[in-house]
Amino acid sequence: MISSPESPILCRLPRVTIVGAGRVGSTLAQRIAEKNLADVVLLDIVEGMPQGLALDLMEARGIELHNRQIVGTNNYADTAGSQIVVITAGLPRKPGMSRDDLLKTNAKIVVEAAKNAIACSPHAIFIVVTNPLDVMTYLAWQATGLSRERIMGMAGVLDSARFETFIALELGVLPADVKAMVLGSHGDLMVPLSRYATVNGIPITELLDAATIERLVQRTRNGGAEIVELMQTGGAFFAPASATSVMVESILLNQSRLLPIATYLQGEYGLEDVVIGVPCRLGCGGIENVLELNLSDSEREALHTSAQSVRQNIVRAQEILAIK
Ligand SMILES: NC(=O)c1ccc[n+]([C@@H]2O[C@H](COP(=O)([O-])OP(=O)(O)OC[C@H]3O[C@@H](n4cnc5c(N)ncnc54)[C@H](O)[C@@H]3O)[C@@H](O)[C@H]2O)c1
Ligand SMILES: O=C(O)C[C@H](O)C(=O)O
Repeated sequence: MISSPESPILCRLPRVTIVGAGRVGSTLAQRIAEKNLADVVLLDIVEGMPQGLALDLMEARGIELHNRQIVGTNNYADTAGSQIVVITAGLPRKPGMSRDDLLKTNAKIVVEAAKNAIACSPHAIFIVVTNPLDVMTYLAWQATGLSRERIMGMAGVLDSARFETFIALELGVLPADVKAMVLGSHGDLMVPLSRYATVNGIPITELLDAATIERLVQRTRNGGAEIVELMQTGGAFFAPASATSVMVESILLNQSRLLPIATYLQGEYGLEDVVIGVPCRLGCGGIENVLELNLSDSEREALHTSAQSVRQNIVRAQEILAIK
């Protein structure tokens, strides 16, 4: 017997809600559906747009050989019972802007989205993508009242992928053979850990001179802006969607992957009451634990400088939200 769409079997499939059906959100929906990870609800304030995108993605299913349901909506009631909520709603920056320049506009959008989504999916795990990432994740954590295990930000997976890309291009090796980790805030003060970057286990310090490594580190720090300047309208979305899908996958498949994730710190690395990117294990319950690396004095100082800048922007955001 063929199950009808209303059958209990189909209803038990995991469901991921994406709030914000713009470039990152819609590309993420495609990644999740085509990786066959979950059904997707795409929500946006623009009427008709998420519905149109969902229909377009549904029409590709026979070609892409999957049977995931993709629903577009403007109504949070349709997101009910989601296992994961990803927030990509909000403005992207324009050339010449920093991510922090988005704080005023995006703070209200993210807080409202987080409150609406948690009301409909009280057991969901939240991943924030909207910029400025670390501050938006902190605000969403506060707005939902979730434990830190269940709400986090995506940035480190993207920044690390960029660092790996630039190393691979420099050496002419396969990107998949390069492993690197970028910690800290998702901004100019991010902390690419060159000491831990390897090509199939060989430290890059054995393969590249210090000046070249520094050039690649700077290009990584400027990675988002480089694309914003080239595109002139909006920012990157293919790699950000891929990076977010890796986190979604690690949760849904309980992979316990060790990934750089923006998380609320409670004393780790000598930091507390701030959200910043650090290595975490990510499984079906969300963040399983934070790994404390033995950082050098300069790496630790860079992480603290990065955290201090996030703290200042959290205070700014809270002032903005209080004024409304
Ligand atoms: N963390 C990262 O690494 C990373 C990477 C890429 C982009 N971003 C950020 O993600 C955000 C989205 O980027 P994008 O390129 O998809 O932008 P976009 O403009 O293409 O899409 C944003 C969408 O949000 C929607 N939206 C606005 N207010 C909303 C609300 N209240 N409720 C629901 N939807 C709402 C808009 O209608 C739009 O469709 C930006 O802030 C961008 O800077 C972060
Ligand atoms: O740079 C941006 O504004 C978007 C995003 O944060 C990125 O790093 O691509």
